[in-house]
Amino acid sequence: MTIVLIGFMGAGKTTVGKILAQKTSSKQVDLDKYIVDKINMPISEYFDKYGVEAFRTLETQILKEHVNFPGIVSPGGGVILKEENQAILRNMPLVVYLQTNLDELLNRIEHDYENYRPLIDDKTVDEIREIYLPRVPLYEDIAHHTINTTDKTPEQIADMILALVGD
Ligand SMILES: Nc1ncnc2c1ncn2[C@@H]1O[C@H](COP(=O)(O)OP(=O)(O)O)[C@@H](O)[C@H]1O
Ligand SMILES: O=C(O)C1=C[C@@H](OP(=O)(O)O)[C@@H](O)[C@H](O)C1
Ligand SMILES: [Mg+2]
Repeated sequence: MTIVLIGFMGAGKTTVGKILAQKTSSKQVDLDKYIVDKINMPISEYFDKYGVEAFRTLETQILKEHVNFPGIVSPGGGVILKEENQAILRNMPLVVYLQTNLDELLNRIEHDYENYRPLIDDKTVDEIREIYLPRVPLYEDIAHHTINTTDKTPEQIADMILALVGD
């Protein structure tokens, strides 16, 4: 079974995906990590060198390679932006939107010292809101299920996703 987790940066796609894979004894592929291993540089460096559009092209290519991945797929938050990706995601069996309010996302991202997120780490709250708001309807529209993560632990969220698939 392929389960895809979508949501804004900081929603927990990477973290929840890892727990979900452990709980289901399946594999997880984090598309950002996969890309980083492939390009052999951090995403921020790739953005600086080649630009966001080049990253998006790569992201689509990597998404396509994982449409039948037997496990948990954790893409980056921007995967829903391209129409081509939207069509791919709609055709996948289970897409779960990890919904989180912006204050909580900002708090998580601020305390996430392991990941530098080039699209938002040097932006003001208003600028980040401008990236966030137009994406929300896309996440909502593409997902088969939505889980509000705001006051929940990654463990609780993973259990809720398991309940969706009937364990
Ligand atoms: N439900 C949660 N509650 C509190 N912190 C969380 C939760 N989910 C993720 N985090 C933390 O938020 C940060 C971003 O999580 P991550 O899994 O990288 O998100 P994403 O892949 O969606 O950008 C990490 O530091 C992670 O530990
Ligand atoms: O939302 C986005 O546009 C991005 C999200 C990031 O992944 P996370 O959502 O896992 O942080 C990463 O793919 C890149 O920095 C761009
Ligand atoms: Mg991630």
